[in-house]
Amino acid sequence: MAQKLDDTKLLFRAVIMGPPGSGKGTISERIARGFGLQHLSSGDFLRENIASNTEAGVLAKTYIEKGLLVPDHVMTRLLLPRLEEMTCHSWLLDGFPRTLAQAEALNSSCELDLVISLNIPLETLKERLSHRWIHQASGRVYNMCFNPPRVQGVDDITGEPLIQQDDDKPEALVARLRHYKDVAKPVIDVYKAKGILHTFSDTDTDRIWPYISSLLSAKIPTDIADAQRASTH
Ligand SMILES: Nc1nc2c(ncn2[C@@H]2O[C@H](COP(=O)(O)OP(=O)(O)O)[C@@H](O)[C@H]2O)c(=O)[nH]1
Ligand SMILES: Nc1ncnc2c1ncn2[C@@H]1O[C@H](COP(=O)(O)OP(=O)(O)O)[C@@H](O)[C@H]1O
Repeated sequence: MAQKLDDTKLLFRAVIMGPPGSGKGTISERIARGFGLQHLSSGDFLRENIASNTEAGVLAKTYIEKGLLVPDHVMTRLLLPRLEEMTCHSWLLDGFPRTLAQAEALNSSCELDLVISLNIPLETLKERLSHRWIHQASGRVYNMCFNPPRVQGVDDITGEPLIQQDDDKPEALVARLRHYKDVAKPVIDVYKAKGILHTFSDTDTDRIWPYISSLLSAKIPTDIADAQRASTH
């Protein structure tokens, strides 16, 4: 059940999991827009820290460039304080937790209502990531085939150039995909045992989305989604 804050307000806390390229960011955007949950992406958070040269950012960069996960203690120290600031918000966590240690740390700080797991074929992931370009400052994601920018190579909103992230380049990609499976399995098992895991499998985000949307419509009452949308915009 969603955690009760007071008589009129309910909080809803969800996690979206899936390998790199599975559509977490794309689906999170749709959930944030449609249901008003605050979207928190661990990848965006790391990129912000890298761009502003924080101590954690400098350290994280050395791992990300090699296609490796950032160590658990760095991730939990970055993410958990951010969640603690959001005690009055409903949120969707994208990309955290990725390991059992992270899931345990999250579990000791809050109770989750729902976990969405995306199960996408390997060939689809490789194909998508090789076409992924982002606007670094905002984290906006494009795909040269699926959702291209209006003008080739530039961000729709700012007109600034798009870049391909180092970890989407072929040498880092294969290591990332291999590693994901090994570390995610015990996390998925924990959420399955808690009865909050919902898995979606397909090659197309647009085919998965209606199922996720109806699941969330059933779990988040309309008046709460409206209140959340109003408080985030
Ligand atoms: N062709 C295709 N590309 C997609 C689909 N869904 C997402 N993408 C693109 O695939 C890439 C990875 O998606 P993203 O949401 O960033 O995945 P994440 O790594 O799990 O956060 C991005 O360039 C998306 O625009 C889809 O159904 N088909
Ligand atoms: N929870 C996490 N634990 C460890 N490393 C992480 C975590 N989240 C993100 N990272 C690092 O940041 C990189 C980019 O993350 P993200 O933007 O979520 O992209 P993707 O889902 O495409 O891997 C990851 O490949 C990983 O190196």
